[in-house]
Amino acid sequence: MKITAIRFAKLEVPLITPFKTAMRTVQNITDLVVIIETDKGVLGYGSAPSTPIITGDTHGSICYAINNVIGPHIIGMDIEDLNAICHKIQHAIVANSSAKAALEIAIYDLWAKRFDAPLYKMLGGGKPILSTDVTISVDHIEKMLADANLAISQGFEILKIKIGTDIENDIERIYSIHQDVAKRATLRLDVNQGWTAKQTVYAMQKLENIGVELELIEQPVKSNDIKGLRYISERITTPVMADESAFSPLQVIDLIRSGAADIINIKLMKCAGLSQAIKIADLAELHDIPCMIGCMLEGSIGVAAAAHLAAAKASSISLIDLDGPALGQYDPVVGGVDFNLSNITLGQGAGLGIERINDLQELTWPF
Ligand SMILES: C[C@H](N)C(=O)N[C@@H](CCC(=O)O)C(=O)O
Ligand SMILES: [Mg+2]
Repeated sequence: MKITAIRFAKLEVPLITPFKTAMRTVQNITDLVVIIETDKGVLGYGSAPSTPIITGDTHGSICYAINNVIGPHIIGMDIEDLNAICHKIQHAIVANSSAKAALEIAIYDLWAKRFDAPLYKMLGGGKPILSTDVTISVDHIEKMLADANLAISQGFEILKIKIGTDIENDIERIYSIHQDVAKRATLRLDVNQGWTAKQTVYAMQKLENIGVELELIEQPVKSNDIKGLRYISERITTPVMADESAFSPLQVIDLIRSGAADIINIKLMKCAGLSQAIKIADLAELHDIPCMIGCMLEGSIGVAAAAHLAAAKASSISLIDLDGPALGQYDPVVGGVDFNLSNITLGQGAGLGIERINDLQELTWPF
């Protein structure tokens, strides 16, 4: 089965409630869909959101990189040559992790379809059922408490609390949410780079000393502040997870060797796709470092690929933050992975199992 063409489309889904972090506020899930055509008429689907302040990638840059730079290297290749195709994708251009991730998702979808098996089985098998946390956006305390209680009433057992806008307000937010819901849910924090290392130690020691128990604290400091992450890890008892500091497998090796993080958040859009995510999961497992599988604010094509990976790499990926599709008002993707609040169920269709995508807006590049 040979790759013959690559085309693009846009998929937009309004959110149930605005998604707010220390870095950005978003109202819709907007994905660029990458569709790979083959000589057998089989299609492969991938997708990527635009996250310039996290990855540096926009939908324009993703289309350019795929259409003008990476695509010509893989057109004509046989889908059975998975490793050779991924090698071309990874080495055709530096950076551009979202473009590489979207392409690799579509390639792995086709590869599993070629062997008529669900992707997670091609990646080694596993349990096709996962449970995700849910994001509680940063907001005023009453709104965060209401959102946390609603999420618990919907069956979510783990809440990912977004903070990082103002240190004293953040301490108040964490304390109030902990007081209200800690007996009913596990709490994770995500600061999205909003604090300094000293502020983090101050806030966390204060919270730890008054008995606030948190599962982990994610990316408290700027992405390039590896010394800061280490400074924090040495001074607090709550485990520290690297997110925006952990893009590539090489960065993860450095983080682990320098003792800067206790947990690694793997996202396909950061690490440049499934081939690299597998490397990170394997090398973290070798070092006894647990991983989270995360997602951007993105929809169910890209997140389905992450779910298949998590199912197959359960020995390394023990924490799941794949709530993107559940935050949307509906899922336009029919077939494949079912995202129902905290419950993620992988289908048994070949590849990602996608049968149809509603509301797809075809794009012609350049647009
Ligand atoms: C959606 C997921 N729960 C999440 O919080 N992901 C990111 C932020 C994604 C974005 O801004 O698009 C994270 O920082 O973990
Ligand atoms: Mg994060």
